[in-house]
Amino acid sequence: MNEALTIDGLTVDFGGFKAVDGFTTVVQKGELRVILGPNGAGKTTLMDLVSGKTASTQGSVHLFGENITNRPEHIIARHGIGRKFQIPSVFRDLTVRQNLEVAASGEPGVFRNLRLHMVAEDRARVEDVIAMTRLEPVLDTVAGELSHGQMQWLELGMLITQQAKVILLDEPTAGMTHAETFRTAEIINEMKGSHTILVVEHDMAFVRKIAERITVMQMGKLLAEGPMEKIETDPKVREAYLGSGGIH
Ligand SMILES: Nc1ncnc2c1ncn2[C@@H]1O[C@H](COP(=O)(O)OP(=O)(O)OP(=O)(O)O)[C@@H](O)[C@H]1O
Repeated sequence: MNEALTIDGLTVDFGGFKAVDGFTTVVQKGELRVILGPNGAGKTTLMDLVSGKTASTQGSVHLFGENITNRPEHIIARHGIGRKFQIPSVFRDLTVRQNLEVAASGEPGVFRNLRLHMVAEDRARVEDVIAMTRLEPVLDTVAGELSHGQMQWLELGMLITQQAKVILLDEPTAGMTHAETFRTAEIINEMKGSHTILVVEHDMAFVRKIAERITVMQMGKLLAEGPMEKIETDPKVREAYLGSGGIH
């Protein structure tokens, strides 16, 4: 099964206003999909519908063929939709390594002698994630003392450690310095192929560094979909961004 996330005719009607309106797309396994769109286009609401934070009024969402439409948020999370910021996943009083070990064990609350109980496979995954997220220098730092960027990478690392099947990232570089944004692009580029990721992002410099296939939303609907070159020259997209400074 190569279709990781299948969104079909998804709609939410807020008392007559459809923030997401008949939206359809298919995200393949291992794909990195960027969702663009002017302010109020419905990008965050789409993430809310997929993750179960908001219930849809029409349409469906399937995760690797399984119908997850309007299931409770924690059940959708258990099925493998990992959303950053959705559930506070970082324990501020634990070190970076301990946080990753908790994520690997899948049993928050079991902190003592955690490493002894970890199976080899989980331990290997934690090591992979440490390398991927560049968290090696701060492994023994308690999470509460991390910089903003490091905290974001730890949260991302925990989603990977938990083996989320599809990772949803809403503006992952918000509040980051230029250097942190650059590093985040590197991390996401390394995740390509082995993880399925949906990213909502406004920072076009960042999007250009990571983009493969792009979906543009406007007024809750799908406006355009394709590679960056095609999207940037699409007259419909240019028109949608008129007045907001354009895609740049
Ligand atoms: N619970 C709600 N009830 C009514 N309207 C809502 C609700 N949630 C979102 N909206 C409206 O739906 C529209 C889409 O909002 P959304 O936050 O999804 O857009 P967005 O594309 O993420 O925008 P931005 O890029 O500014 O974050 C907005 O007009 C918003 O005011």
